[in-house]
Amino acid sequence: MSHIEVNSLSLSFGHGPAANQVLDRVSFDVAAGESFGLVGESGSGKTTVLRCLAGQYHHWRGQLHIGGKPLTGKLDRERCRQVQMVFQDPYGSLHPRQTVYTALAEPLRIHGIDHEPERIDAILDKVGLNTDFRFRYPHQLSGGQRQRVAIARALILQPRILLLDEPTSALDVSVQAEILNLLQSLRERDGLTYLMVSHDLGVVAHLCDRLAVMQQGRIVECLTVDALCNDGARDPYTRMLVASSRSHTPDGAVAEPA
Ligand SMILES: Nc1ncnc2c1ncn2[C@@H]1O[C@H](COP(=O)(O)OP(=O)(O)OP(=O)(O)O)[C@@H](O)[C@H]1O
Repeated sequence: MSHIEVNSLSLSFGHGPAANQVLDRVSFDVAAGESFGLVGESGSGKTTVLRCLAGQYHHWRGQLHIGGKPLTGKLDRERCRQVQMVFQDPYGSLHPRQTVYTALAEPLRIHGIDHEPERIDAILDKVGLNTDFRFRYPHQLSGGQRQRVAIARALILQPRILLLDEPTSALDVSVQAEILNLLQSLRERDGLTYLMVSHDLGVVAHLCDRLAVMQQGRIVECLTVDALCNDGARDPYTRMLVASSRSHTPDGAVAEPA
């Protein structure tokens, strides 16, 4: 069971007159095995939604359910296994003095999981890296290879849900499509559920089935990627995002990565 339900999620930082309401009654559902995008301008609250689901913030209001189970303030071990996050900047999420092997072994050790070498070789293979990469440090990897290691680290506990925060935006354009294709094939193979933040409609069109558009902490529209690409957006802000994405492509289609 790996569906996500977000119901009337609100969150503020600070108190009194200085309080900054970052999320305002955000609601959407992601079905098990679905890939769902969250798009919108910088500062609209997309990453904050992921951080609430990942258990990094506890002072939210509303209801969050994963696989039908309510999330409470405290992080439990099982939820850590089920829900993993991949960040924008793989350099920041990998320790500079840890080899790939150590980075991948750490979650296994924390969760008391055996057959470490076999599992590490298998996960490297799954993300398209051979076993020679085991003893490299992050600075000895390209951006795309680092993001593959970050994805391997997220997958090594065999989660059902990946929370993806701009997983390709720190990469060269030439590598972006490679990583998106990898994410797509991993989802198809293992039936994973994705919730992905992006400011790039093309990336969402490439990887997602449906999306929600956020503006100033609120969801202005939920729609299918099909509707997005075929003039089905109704909200003026969504239409503006589509128009600006189209203005970057010669044929006027929503820009997809090469
Ligand atoms: N820990 C925090 N303390 C105070 N304010 C915060 C904190 N984290 C986020 N914010 C504020 O919450 C708002 C939403 O931030 P968030 O990172 O969720 O936006 P975003 O839509 O993901 O933006 P971007 O696309 O630039 O990453 C911003 O105004 C940000 O300054």
